[in-house]
Formats: sequence, structure tokens, C-alpha cells
Amino acid sequence: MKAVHFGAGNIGRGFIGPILAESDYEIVFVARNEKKISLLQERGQYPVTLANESRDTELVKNVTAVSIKDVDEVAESIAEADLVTTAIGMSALKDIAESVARGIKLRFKKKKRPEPLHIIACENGIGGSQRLKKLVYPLLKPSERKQADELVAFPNTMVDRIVPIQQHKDPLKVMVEPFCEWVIHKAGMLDGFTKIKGVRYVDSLDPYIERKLFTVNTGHCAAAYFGYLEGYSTIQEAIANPKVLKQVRGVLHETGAMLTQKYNLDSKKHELYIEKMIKRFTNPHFTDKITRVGRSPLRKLSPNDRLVRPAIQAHKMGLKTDHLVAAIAAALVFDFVKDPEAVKLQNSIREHGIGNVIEHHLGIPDSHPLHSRIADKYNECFSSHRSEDQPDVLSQL
Ligand SMILES: NC(=O)C1=CN([C@@H]2O[C@H](COP(=O)(O)OP(=O)(O)OC[C@H]3O[C@@H](n4cnc5c(N)ncnc54)[C@H](O)[C@@H]3O)[C@@H](O)[C@H]2O)C=CC1
Ligand SMILES: O=P(O)(O)OC[C@H]1O[C@](O)(CO)[C@@H](O)[C@@H]1O
Repeated sequence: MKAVHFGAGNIGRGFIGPILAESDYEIVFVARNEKKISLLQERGQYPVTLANESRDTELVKNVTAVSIKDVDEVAESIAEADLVTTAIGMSALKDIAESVARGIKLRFKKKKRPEPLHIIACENGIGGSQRLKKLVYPLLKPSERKQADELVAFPNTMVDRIVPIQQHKDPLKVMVEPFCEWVIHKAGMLDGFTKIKGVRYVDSLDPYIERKLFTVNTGHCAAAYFGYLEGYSTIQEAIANPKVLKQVRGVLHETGAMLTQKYNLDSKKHELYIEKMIKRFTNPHFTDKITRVGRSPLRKLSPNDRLVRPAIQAHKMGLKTDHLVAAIAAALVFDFVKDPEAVKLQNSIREHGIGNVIEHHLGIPDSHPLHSRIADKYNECFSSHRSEDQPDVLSQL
């Protein structure tokens, strides 16, 4: 079987690659980095090392790569594939829609009876594959859309594995945490699909995606933003500070109360899940930069993402949101100059004011009680972030 995977980055090589290889897929990475493309083509394999005591390493074999710029070859690969996956970032899906559409068109043109094709966007966030479908469909003709309705599926998914920024001599090598989880919405698959080993197919994806996004991702980015305010540079250092850890736990108990009520979860089991996720953040076998985990604050502060969505939902259910409000405020202060979204966010706050950004970017109208609470907390965080003596914002909660 053949898979085409967009993005030869950390999740592509470190998570999707090994899982698909385990199910005997040959993988064609569609990539941008010329060096990685030629190395993948030359070697046809690369090493994945687990961040554990013994540094267990496996080789992912039967791989190659094509350049995203080589539009004909990308389309050709998609025309012949059984599966297309992506891990390029939710906001980059619009950039590959044209390539995916070309591949689908060619597939239909080349074969009288094309095989079914699954296209799965393995991005952090809700509804990634369906978002890609919405970008691809307008590029197809009505007759192609009709055929795609029968033969091409875009099942939503949840992927979970922490893969930090890599610093090895070998540009293909990737170190990953041992834990991983991949869940796919079963109803989104075409009849008679072949299962990928290690993937769980579920009838309802919402509880899985929300539990993961509002625990792993909310907790991780909260650690990053609180840690950034305290002047740390890695997640490991930040979490080692009991104040930061207490804040992160506080955030996760708030999202946990919301998730437990919404999905009727067992609260004791969820408590164990929270602690297991926090333990993953502290993995001593790698270091994870705060600026990676906090990257793209505009995306992370958008209405459907890991901070605002659980806060709105918890508030609606009459649950506590103090720690979520503090995490949102800390995210609004994140001003790392090498992060284009952080720069845009800070410019926007400067230009339009914090109230306007909360209303128009976070999607929280100023009539909503969370609006003023976030604004007040932001002002508190902002002045302490700026002041020379750095008063202890976190302990004020
Ligand atoms: N790193 C992690 O721990 C996790 C990341 N994710 C998600 O996986 C996705 C990728 O994240 P990472 O692998 O960490 O990022 P990364 O930056 O390591 O990899 C992204 C790759 O996509 C490529 N890319 C970007 N735009 C592209 C385009 N238009 N066409 C082709 N390639 C393009 C980049 O060159 C890069 O190689 C994101 O959506 C992220 O939220 C999900 C779970 C865990
Ligand atoms: O910033 P992104 O792309 O959402 O990815 C970073 C996130 O991915 C993870 O590494 C795994 O989901 C999280 O721990 C982290 O919050």
C-alpha cells in the first residue's frame, strides 16, 4: 500500500511515518526542505529514537520524498495512493488544497474505476480533515465532486505525541516521546477500509479530540505561557517550579470539570489522565522549548482552540474559570519576537487595544462576563511582565 504524507517535519517523520510503516505502507513525503528531500530519496529510510532511558531506535523504511514544488509528481503520487495524510499545521492546509485537488483529478482521469482514497489531516485542532475537504472541493468540477463523494473520504482525527524541535547531526533523525495515540472517526471512513495498525476507530470523535485538546494541549500551552512570564525557556524548567505546576493543574481541573460533565467521564479516571499528561510534559529525556509549545498564539487564542473554547464552555456550565482566564491572559502577553503570530498579536493589542482583540480575535463580546475578567488579568500580567522587579503574578491567584 502507498501513502502520501504532506510535511516531513516532526510529527510527519516522528509519528505518522512509523505508524504507517508498521502497516507496511510505502510512504512518499511531500516536503519543502531540499536537503531532507534528497536524503529521503537517497536513503529510503530514517531513524526514530524514543526519548526513554535506553533510547530505543527503529528505522522507518520504504520511504521517499517529492518536492511540494513538483506539482506534477505530487499529483501523480496522489493518483496512485491508498492514503493521503498531512502534518503541516492547520493554517497551512489552504496551501496544499490545490495539490490535493490536482491529485484527485488525475486519479479520476487515469482510472476507469478508481480505488477509494482516505485523506486525513493529522493536525492539532478540531475538524482538520473536513476543513481540508472544504478547501479542496471548490477546486473540483461538479462531476468530480460527485465522484469524490463516493470515492474520497476526509475523516477527522486526533493525533497525540509530543515531538519537540530536533537537534541532531542527521537532519532525518527524530526523537519522540514513547507515548502516542491516533484516533479516527469511523463514520468518516469509506466502507471496507483497511485498518491502520495502532489506530483506534471510534463512533464519536468529539470526546477524544476535546479530552486531548483541552488536557494535553491546553495544559502544555498553559505551562508555556505561565513559564514564559516567569522567564523560563523550557517546559521542563517551568513545570519544575511548584507555582507554575499548581497553575497548570488548576487549568486542567477546570477543563476537566467541564469535560467530565459534558461527556459523563469518570472523574477519578480523568484525574489520572491529567496526571499522566503532566508527567509527559516533564519527560527528562528531552527538552521542549517554551517558544515551540507556545508558538502561534493567535491560532491558540482563536475561538475554537484550546484556551477560549473550554473557557466559554465551562463558563456556560456555571463552572470555575479563574485559571483558564489567567492562562488566556498569559497567552495574550506572549511577545516572543521570532514568532510571527506573537508579533502580530502584540501589534494588534497596541493598535486596537486589549478589549478589541478579546472581542474580535478571541470572539468574546464585551457583554460576556469573561471579557472584562480576561482584560483585567491581562493588564495585571502585562504590567508585571514589563516591570523590572517582576512581582509574582502566578501566586496571586
Ligand atoms: N510536534 C508535536 O508534538 C505535535 C504536532 N501536532 C501537529 O502536527 C502538525 C505539524 O507539527 P510539527 O510536526 O510539530 O511541525 P514541524 O514544523 O516540525 O513540521 C511541519 C512541516 O510541514 C511543512 N510544511 C509547512 N507548510 C507546508 C506546506 N504548505 N506544504 C508542504 N509542507 C509544509 C514544514 O516544512 C515542516 O516540515 C501541526 O498541525 C501540529 O499542531 C500534533 C500533535 C503533536
Ligand atoms: O502548537 P501546535 O502545533 O498545536 O503543537 C504543539 C502541541 O503539540 C503537542 O506537542 C502534542 O499535541 C502538544 O504537547 C503541544 O501543545
